[in-house]
Amino acid sequence: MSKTFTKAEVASFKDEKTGMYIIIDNDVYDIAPFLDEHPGGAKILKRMAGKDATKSFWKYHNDKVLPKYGAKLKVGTVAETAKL
Ligand code: HEM
Repeated sequence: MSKTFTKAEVASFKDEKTGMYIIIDNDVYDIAPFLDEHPGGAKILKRMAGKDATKSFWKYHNDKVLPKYGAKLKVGTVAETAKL
């Protein structure tokens, strides 16, 4: 089963050592191990750390990127609504 995160939890992971999380389409990815591999560079990725990167992701990538790299970087999904 996949782990669920609130947006606030995702926002707390923005460090290369503890995990650097971004959201794309409600899925959560740890980009820390991918920083050096990213063809678009580490800098632009780091800028999105802890954030919802859906808009910028789809601006720069086609639909082949996530099937290829997504599975090994995915750590979970965003909870639909925050638990009250
Ligand atoms: C899980 C997250 C991500 C993965 C797996 C990923 C993967 C990739 C891959 C495979 C490419 C090369 C694409 C190609 O040659 O067609 C690329 C390029 C690029 N990516 Fe990402 N990326 C991610 C997140 C992001 C984010 C969040 C941003 C922006 C904030 C970004 C910005 C870019 C840019 C600017 C390029 C270069 C485009 C170009 O030179 O034409 N990426 N990325």
